[in-house]
Amino acid sequence: MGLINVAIAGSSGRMGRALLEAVAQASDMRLHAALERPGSPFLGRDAGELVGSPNGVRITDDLAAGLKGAQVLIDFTRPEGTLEHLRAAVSLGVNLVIGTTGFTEPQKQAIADAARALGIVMAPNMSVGVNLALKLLDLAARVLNEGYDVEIIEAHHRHKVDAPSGTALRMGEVVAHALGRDLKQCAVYGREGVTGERPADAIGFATVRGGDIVGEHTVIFAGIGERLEITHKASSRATFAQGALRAARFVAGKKSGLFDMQDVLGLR
Ligand SMILES: NC(=O)C1=CN([C@@H]2O[C@H](COP(=O)(O)OP(=O)(O)OC[C@H]3O[C@@H](n4cnc5c(N)ncnc54)[C@H](OP(=O)(O)O)[C@@H]3O)[C@@H](O)[C@H]2O)C=CC1
Ligand SMILES: O=C(O)C1=N[C@H](C(=O)O)C[C@H](O)C1
Repeated sequence: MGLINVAIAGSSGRMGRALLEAVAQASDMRLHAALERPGSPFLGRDAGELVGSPNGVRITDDLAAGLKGAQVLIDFTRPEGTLEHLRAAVSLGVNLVIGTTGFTEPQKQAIADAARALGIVMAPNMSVGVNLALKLLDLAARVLNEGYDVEIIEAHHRHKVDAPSGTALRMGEVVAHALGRDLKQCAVYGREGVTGERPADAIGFATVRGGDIVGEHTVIFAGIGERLEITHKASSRATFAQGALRAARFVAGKKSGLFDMQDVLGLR
């Protein structure tokens, strides 16, 4: 099989740079295009320069030119950017890996609709550890299904714009599903003042933002006389980038369908 032609959206961002490094080191991939939005100060710069090794690929805001000939677009941007890239990918038949978080329900539906014509992998967390943690959480919730209060705490760097994190929300969905609850009905996003006693079926979320924390998630099952905590700590964005590359390899040959990292990692 030939090299996989990969385009990267948001190429000057934190994840964009981690992806540029990962693609440069991948022997089965070639950087086809590095995209940024109109007005970005990085337009026209050599993308490789951002990670210390020039590669001749100029950062562009021309989606059509950048995506033409690409097999997979990897997108870690913002929901409105992803939706714009999705439209271009549909018209050019380029498969997608979406790592962006913070989508509304209608935006998620637009992505699901596009997956009838494209192969798409979308996951709020591409690390192997978090995806294994999702399986462990399913098991833990099924065993600790009565008398244990579920609370989810996440911590990220000061620049993160969405809360709770996409990963925390997915963890909540997995636990709620295993317990036969609807997260929309039982989620409690922060507490203040005289809150009253905790409802037994609540799934609570707490958010920490500060400094350069890459990403930490803890799910607590608090019972009487004992407490189980399942924690994942990311210490480098390379783990997300490597996961995104695994997703790109998985989706490169797909005709259509919406997948997540459980599919990519064979954890379904
Ligand atoms: N699934 C996973 O494993 C992970 C997911 N994420 C998610 O990825 C996303 C990006 O995170 P991070 O790299 O830290 O963010 P950054 O802000 O560092 O990077 C975002 C990039 O996207 C660009 N961008 C912003 N808005 C648009 C738009 N409307 N159209 C096109 N490009 C746009 C930014 O350009 P500019 O600088 O000009 O605004 C920037 O280059 C977040 O949603 C985050 O939660 C992060 C890590 C792991
Ligand atoms: O914004 C980030 O940085 C991260 N976002 C993802 C999320 O919202 O879950 C994943 C990771 O924790 C880093």
